[in-house]
Amino acid sequence: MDNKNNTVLSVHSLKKLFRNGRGVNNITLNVNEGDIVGLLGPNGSGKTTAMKSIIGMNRIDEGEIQIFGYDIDDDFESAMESVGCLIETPALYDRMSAYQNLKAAARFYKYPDKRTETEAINNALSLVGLDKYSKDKAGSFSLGMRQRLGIALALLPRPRLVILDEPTNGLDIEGVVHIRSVIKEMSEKNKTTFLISGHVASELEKLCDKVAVIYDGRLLAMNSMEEVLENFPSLEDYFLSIVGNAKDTERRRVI
Ligand SMILES: Nc1ncnc2c1ncn2[C@@H]1O[C@H](COP(=O)(O)OP(=O)(O)OP(=O)(O)O)[C@@H](O)[C@H]1O
Repeated sequence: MDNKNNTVLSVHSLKKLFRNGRGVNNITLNVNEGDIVGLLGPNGSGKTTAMKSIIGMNRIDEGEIQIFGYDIDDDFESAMESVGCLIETPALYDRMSAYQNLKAAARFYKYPDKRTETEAINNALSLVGLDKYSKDKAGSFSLGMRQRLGIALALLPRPRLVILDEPTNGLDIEGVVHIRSVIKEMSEKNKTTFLISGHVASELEKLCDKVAVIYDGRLLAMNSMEEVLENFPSLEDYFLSIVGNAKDTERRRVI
């Protein structure tokens, strides 16, 4: 890791455009250890594309991505060793129980012995509030329960960086509050770092200590939540102002 400023994730001039010309362009952002960074943008703004690019699921056109100081092109394995992620919908084995789903994923992580593996699985289940349902088949789960299991899969390797794409999708109010408290506690106690996308400003306002606004494939601004709320009544107002300014600039450019 770059110890000078505890940078966990560094994205420099990321460009990933699909054949239709959509995607993300010129994204630069740094995420420091223990940060909870929200990537706020409307539908189709490029949140998933950016996240997939960061974890090597997209072949990028241009740019550099480093995780814990390792370039994902040069040393993908080291870069991803301490990363947990949930991008889009969780990939689950419907015929397996929640426990079995996690056990299947645990094969890829290096646990010193069976007991530690079992503890890690039970811990992940209890973190997301699924311990009571550990023996139930994933196929019988509601949307929110599937999402909780997806988050458990992301947290299973005890990651130091967690990337979550709209993690509260399908969660009920208690689920949202519960997952928020888990994320905050992991950040405060273990200095776990989070990059979390969403399009609901009020949710990210409560959860994140920094926010990056993405719109039409471009990163328009990045700021601490403290500074945002010092200058605007809410994150939603900040978002609307930033996007409004970008639209005005674009309009002037076209005229
Ligand atoms: N595989 C693909 N092929 C072509 N275009 C794509 C592909 N994936 C994404 N796009 C386009 O890239 C843009 C960004 O999409 P992306 O899924 O990253 O947005 P998002 O911010 O995650 O949206 P949402 O909030 O709806 O999930 C959109 O215009 C989308 O249509």
